[in-house]
Amino acid sequence: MTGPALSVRGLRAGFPDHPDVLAGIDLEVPRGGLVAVLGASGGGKTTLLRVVAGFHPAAAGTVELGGRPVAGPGLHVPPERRRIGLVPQEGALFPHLTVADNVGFGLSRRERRGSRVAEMLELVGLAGFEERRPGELSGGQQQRVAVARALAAAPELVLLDEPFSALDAGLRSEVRDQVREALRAAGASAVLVTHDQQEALGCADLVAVLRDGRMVQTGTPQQIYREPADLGVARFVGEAVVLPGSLRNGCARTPIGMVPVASANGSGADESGSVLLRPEQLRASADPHAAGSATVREIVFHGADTTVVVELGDGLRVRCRQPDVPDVRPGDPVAVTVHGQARWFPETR
Ligand SMILES: Nc1ncnc2c1ncn2[C@@H]1O[C@H](COP(=O)(O)OP(=O)(O)OP(=O)(O)O)[C@@H](O)[C@H]1O
Repeated sequence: MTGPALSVRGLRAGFPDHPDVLAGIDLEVPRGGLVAVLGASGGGKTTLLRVVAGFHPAAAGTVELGGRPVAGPGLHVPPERRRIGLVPQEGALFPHLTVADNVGFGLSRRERRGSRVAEMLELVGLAGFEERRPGELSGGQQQRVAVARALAAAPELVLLDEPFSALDAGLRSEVRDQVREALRAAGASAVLVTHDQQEALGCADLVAVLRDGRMVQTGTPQQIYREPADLGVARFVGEAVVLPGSLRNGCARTPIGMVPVASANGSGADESGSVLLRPEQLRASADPHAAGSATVREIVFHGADTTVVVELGDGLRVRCRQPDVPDVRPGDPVAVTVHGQARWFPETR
């Protein structure tokens, strides 16, 4: 195979009553890479996977798998000839078949008799579970069997549709790590769609943010979190503290004081806009001189860290997320300090 595992260009697709669910999508999955498509519920993630898998027609644009065109003007390669492994939201295992038969379902009789099924179960940490039925497995184990089944036929690409959403929160991160490891060990290329930003940031090599039928930003998890393309992306991928400001020479004047700004063009003249910080960049500390300018409103202890909600003089509230538990109470005056640099978003006219 040559070229990226998946290349989607200018893809449009939808339904008679929603023709622009996908309104010109570009997406590339490097070979051996795991790309998360992050989007709000109803944003078209499942539709995208269905077009890539061949279950839904593309209205315009092209889809290539390993450099081979599978959808485009006048072309529609059927799903069974695309060599795609699918992991649906809830594993969708055959309840009457054993784990081994589920994993071997798409394989030839010869392959089923060989060692492939056992290898796949080993890969997902379920060696020895061959003879069990899906009903005798936990939700997380069922999802891992679904991943083993998707990987068994050595597909060109694995598509995972919110694969952890049915698992409870405690189990989710553990199963996610196991699945990511299995995909890596198999050298698989994969697309995972999710509306959960923790999941996207925590397990993908690249994150593509889908909004209004388009990819608004694609980058590493760090880039998406630290250098979001706009305030919408910033809010979608994590907690955002957005303050009004006026920028001059790389520093913004804000309600919490002067804040250094990353990669802003120093135009010399003052520019109005918004400063973006993450709560973990802010610290509140006792300061009697701050009376009237910043007051503690709430303190929430999380165990590993603490959130201090501070009201600024103009009524604006900011959340500081800090490793220490500051010696303050609601009503106390505090100073708010900034760690690191903020992002700057000029006012759009
Ligand atoms: N069969 C259908 N007929 C008409 N409209 C549909 C159909 N399936 C989905 N849609 C619409 O297309 C849009 C995108 O749906 P899709 O299932 O792709 O979103 P999603 O991002 O996967 O959502 P979720 O995260 O909730 O699963 C939605 O507005 C939905 O109502």
